[in-house]
Amino acid sequence: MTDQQLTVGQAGEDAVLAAVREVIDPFNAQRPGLALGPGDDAAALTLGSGQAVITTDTMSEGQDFRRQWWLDPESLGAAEFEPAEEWPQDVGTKAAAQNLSDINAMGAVPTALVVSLTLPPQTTVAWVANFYRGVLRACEAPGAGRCVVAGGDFGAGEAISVTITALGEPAAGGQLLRRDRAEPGDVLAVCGQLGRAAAGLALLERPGEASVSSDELRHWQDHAAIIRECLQAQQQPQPPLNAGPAALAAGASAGLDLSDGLLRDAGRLAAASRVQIRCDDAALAAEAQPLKPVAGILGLGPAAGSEWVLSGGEDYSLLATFPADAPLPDGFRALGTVEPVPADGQPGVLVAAEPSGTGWDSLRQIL
Ligand SMILES: Nc1ncnc2c1ncn2[C@@H]1O[C@H](COP(=O)(O)OP(=O)(O)OP(=O)(O)O)[C@@H](O)[C@H]1O
Ligand SMILES: Cc1ncc(C[n+]2csc(CCOP(=O)(O)O)c2C)c(N)n1
Ligand SMILES: [Mg+2]
Repeated sequence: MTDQQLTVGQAGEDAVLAAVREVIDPFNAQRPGLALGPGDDAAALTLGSGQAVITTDTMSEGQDFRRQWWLDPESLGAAEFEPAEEWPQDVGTKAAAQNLSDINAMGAVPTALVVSLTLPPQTTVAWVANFYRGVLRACEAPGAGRCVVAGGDFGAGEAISVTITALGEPAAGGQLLRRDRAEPGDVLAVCGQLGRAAAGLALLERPGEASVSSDELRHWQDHAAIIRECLQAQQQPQPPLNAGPAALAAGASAGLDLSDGLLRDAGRLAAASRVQIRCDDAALAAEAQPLKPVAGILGLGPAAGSEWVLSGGEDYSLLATFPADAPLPDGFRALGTVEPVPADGQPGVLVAAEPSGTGWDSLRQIL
């Protein structure tokens, strides 16, 4: 057994892979579908249908998470200040979840993940093993019961970076939930949270604070439930992985997952489908209402809740459009309607509130 306290720089690739295999092999063995698992030049999967659905997403330290988020400031300065398990597990869960969410958003079922990790040499073997435990935790979610970890790659670098590629296949029926098929007259609906991950990000990134301490959580105990929900949405998201196939089964015309903010992503659906989306302002206000205490704690006005709902990213909820006569599947809430583009207009999203943010852009630099 590889010494878990060694750094990856000391242990080397073969020993790190051996430690990872101890975590993933027993998990993979319980799931059918992996004809040849990690260990050869490539893996082989047994396909149930004629189509593979494939997506990839990268998450990097400093851009998508900070290790300080998992530090209780009380423990800063202590010799062993790194939370040994939560940090790597949460990074693994989030990296897997955002890929599983994209498979779900195609109305498909995830079958395999391929995991590429760039690691600073001082990262411990224990960190890597716990990261994979987090990846597997995401695959334990309802809807991901067939997903295995088929392989990956290790590289060294200055900051931690994770790229996961997810494979899936269309759910029963063989259709895909595309973003370019919404029709005027459809209802716009969402399954999963809105604005929680952005509120969690705002809590974690409070100016001058390294993270949210257990003391603060005690101090804010009246709002502990919503605070924990927001932190969890940001640090270990749980996308509704049955929602894509359920939406298709219910007759959904189009859909995508919300990674970059409701307005931005709904705008993508509107542009792809060449329609106008009119949001129901009362429905949006109801989504923002539970976030008001979080805005209060942060010293922000009540508009912050709406801003998180409209422009906050990383909720990994499923936004879909349904014909008006189709009953919404369990967990979906109506948010608006789909209209034709006016003769003098452009595809887009209409809301009463004018948001100040424009959603998330992975490349644009804020100068
Ligand atoms: N570097 C790239 N090379 C080729 N295609 C790309 C590249 N980056 C993005 N794309 C394609 O552009 C489309 C949109 O990419 P994006 O990452 O924004 O996906 P999304 O589903 O809209 O967002 P998210 O991945 O955050 O859920 C996808 O079909 C993706 O495959
Ligand atoms: C340190 C830090 N700064 C900012 C953010 C916010 N953030 C990062 S990626 C993303 C959208 C999805 O990205 P992609 O489209 O690349 O999948 C958002 C809203 C964060 N999580 N951590
Ligand atoms: Mg997506």
